[in-house]
Amino acid sequence: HPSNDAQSKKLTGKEVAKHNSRESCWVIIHGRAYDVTEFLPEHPGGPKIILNYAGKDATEEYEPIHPPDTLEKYLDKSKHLGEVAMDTVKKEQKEEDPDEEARQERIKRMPILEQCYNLMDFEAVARKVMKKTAWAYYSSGADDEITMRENHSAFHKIWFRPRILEDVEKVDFSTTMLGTKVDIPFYVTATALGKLGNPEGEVILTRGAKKHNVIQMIPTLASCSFDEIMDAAEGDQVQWLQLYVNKNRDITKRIVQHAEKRGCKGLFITVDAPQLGRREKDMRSKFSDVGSNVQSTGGDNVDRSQGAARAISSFIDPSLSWKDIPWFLSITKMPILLKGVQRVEDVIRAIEVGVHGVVLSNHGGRQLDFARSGIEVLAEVMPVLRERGWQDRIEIYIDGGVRRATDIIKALCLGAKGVGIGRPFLYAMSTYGLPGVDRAMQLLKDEMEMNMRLIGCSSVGDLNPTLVDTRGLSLHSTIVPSDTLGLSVYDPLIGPKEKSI
Ligand SMILES: Cc1cc2c(cc1C)[n+](S(=O)(=O)[O-])c1c(=O)[nH]c(=O)nc-1n2C[C@H](O)[C@H](O)[C@H](O)COP(=O)(O)O
Repeated sequence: HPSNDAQSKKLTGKEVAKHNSRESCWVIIHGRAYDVTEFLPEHPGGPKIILNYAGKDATEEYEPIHPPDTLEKYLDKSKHLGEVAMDTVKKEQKEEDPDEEARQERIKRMPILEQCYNLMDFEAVARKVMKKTAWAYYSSGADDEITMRENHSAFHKIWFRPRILEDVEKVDFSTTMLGTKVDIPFYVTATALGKLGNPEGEVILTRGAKKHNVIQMIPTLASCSFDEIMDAAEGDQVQWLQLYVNKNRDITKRIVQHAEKRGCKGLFITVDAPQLGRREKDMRSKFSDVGSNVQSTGGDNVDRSQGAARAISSFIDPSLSWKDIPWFLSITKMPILLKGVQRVEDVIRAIEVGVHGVVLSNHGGRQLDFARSGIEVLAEVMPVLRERGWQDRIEIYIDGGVRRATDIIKALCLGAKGVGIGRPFLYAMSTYGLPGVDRAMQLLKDEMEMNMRLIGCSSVGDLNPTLVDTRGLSLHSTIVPSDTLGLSVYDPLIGPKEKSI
């Protein structure tokens, strides 16, 4: 390693370039050199993706996947070699990314933002303009994607029983979530790797959430660092933390207590992903960025087609269980909610163990295929809680497939406090940036105002189970009204069409 005085002197590109093998592997990130030789076998994305950049500047590939403070956090200081005189670094001939160039072209041919009239329109545009790997990652569900589609079609099995002759001149659909007043009962849920869709990443969602006074749930696997996302918040803007529990509980404790110190107002522990699901579109797109590899098996001959998800999630602890909850309650004062609860027995257990809420969710259909939709589980849970007089003991949220304000209203009629929305805001961000997220949220507010009036309610407090007919909800083979919009954007298979199976 360069001696200390060498560290004060800038390293040259030539010096770094000499360390371009498995035996001695240095990379440049943001103008600083790092010795990652010993880290190679531990890298979640496998050694090969790093070796592609051994002795070179890896910043561009590194950016979309890693929060900026990753090296600070996870690479021993002794491996931080110092600054590199970037004018001495041979510019990597960045072959034009045909995807990217074509993407820019496609965006120019897309409808203008004002022609997006609903959340599905953003998905239709995203499907046409996003980079393959990004679209594959965001749009994929597990296995045959039955649950991913069920999440959306489940809402089509619920019908309204609207009231009439109610004074709905003034409609107020604001509410509170974990004590925070919000304009409309949805929050931006945690979705990983925001920079795959937009180079600015999750901070765009932060700004959109601020503009519409809704809450953002910050993902553990965000592209932006946690602090970047917190710093992007303004004034008293409220954010929550979504937590994947690390096998190393010290890391988890540090993340949780840092989040609390930074002012996070809720901790959502993801409990439906002891292992990330098999998202074949993601795999098929041969995610080529960092992380396209299962990492626990190490070695080079590992199947690289595991896509982004598998690659970035090796740290998640599959041994997490109910017995860990008291420890979480002891390390933070933030309200703790379990995200990914899928049956009433576990809601009862969550109440008994003392958490403050649950999100009835199947992870957007990205985990266990044939898991039921959040709205169907909600319809199972609330009558049982009401029977016990427990309906107000905790706050209950659902997510998955919410694309219309009528979906939000159905969830609230059945007893949810609010809903999480994922993909639509990713697609809005990945196509039109912040203006897209802003418009998507405004469209939901406009729909909400209209539909509250049409159902005969002037506030969320008026919404109740008598306003919906859920008899068709548990029939999974029932005919639902043909979902033209949803079907028109659904992408059954990603990959070179001409070569697809
Ligand atoms: C679309 C999407 C969802 C992810 C997501 C990434 C994407 C691209 N990721 S994942 O990489 O691990 O699967 C997360 C995540 O980091 N943590 C989590 O709790 N939920 C994750 N979810 C699930 C998300 O929080 C909601 O449960 C789901 O998105 C709701 O469904 P809709 O997308 O249909 O609104």
